[in-house]
Amino acid sequence: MVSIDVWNASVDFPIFDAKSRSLKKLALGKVGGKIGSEGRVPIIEALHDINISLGHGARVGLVGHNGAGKSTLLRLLAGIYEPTRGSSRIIGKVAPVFDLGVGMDPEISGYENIMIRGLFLGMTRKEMEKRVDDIAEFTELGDYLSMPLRTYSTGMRVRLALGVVTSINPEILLLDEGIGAVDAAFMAKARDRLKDLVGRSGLLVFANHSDESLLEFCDTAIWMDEGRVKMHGDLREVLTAYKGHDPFEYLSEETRERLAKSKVANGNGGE
Ligand SMILES: Nc1ncnc2c1ncn2[C@@H]1O[C@H](COP(=O)(O)OP(=O)(O)OP(=O)(O)O)[C@@H](O)[C@H]1O
Repeated sequence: MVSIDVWNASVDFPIFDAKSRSLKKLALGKVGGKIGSEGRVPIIEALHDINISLGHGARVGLVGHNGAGKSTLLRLLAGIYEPTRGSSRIIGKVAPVFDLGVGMDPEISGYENIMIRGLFLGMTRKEMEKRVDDIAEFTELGDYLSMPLRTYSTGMRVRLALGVVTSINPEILLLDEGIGAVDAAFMAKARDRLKDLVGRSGLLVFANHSDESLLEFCDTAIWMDEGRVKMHGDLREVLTAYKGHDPFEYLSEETRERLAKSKVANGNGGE
């Protein structure tokens, strides 16, 4: 059984090369974590006193303004950042999908990149060998898969990366919003694979600005504000409080129907 627990955790970033003049300007800004002024080295308090307990089947959306702490929280939940104060415990193998391009080498072929990216996400070579044909078909890249990655367009790279990411078997899946930033036509094709991926994962945390994506994949949400958890609860309630309106008001009839169907197909919590 997978789980993530975080107790009274804070994450600070000391900034050793900050300029004091630009710091004054920053103090007037509206985004980002608080900048501490004690001592000689300025410290950005990216996360402050976080308490979170997530168990098997959790499907959590992560929302908040720019600089609110979503990416830092995902890295804390992944075990990439240690808390500066407080503690955390992660039980399960984490697949952090923060940047589709990470782990890709421009000088080797698409096929080789499929293997490397899969290993990077915690799969074994054998597991990837079994999946490579299916991934190749999904990407529709044909002979390009034998060419070096540097010859690919941005969209072609995204196809390859999405093909690999959606083929893994994650115990804990942490998704940053970049994954939603692919073109609409390919996203429609990738949606079913993404849904299956989420269904296979024991625990999901998904940072995203799109109501539609959050409603599709999550049932609860955490609202981050200035490095703190402002609200944690039912997805629709959190989105309503965060956005100031019920997210369902702005969905098309077609989207509502699709969401209703996918919730039934996925069951509740993906157990
Ligand atoms: N490596 C770092 N070094 C210094 N400060 C950082 C670092 N990473 C994040 N921060 C600071 O931590 C705060 C939270 O940033 P974070 O990237 O977690 O926000 P976010 O909610 O993901 O924002 P966005 O929606 O803009 O991506 C910000 O004030 C940011 O300046």
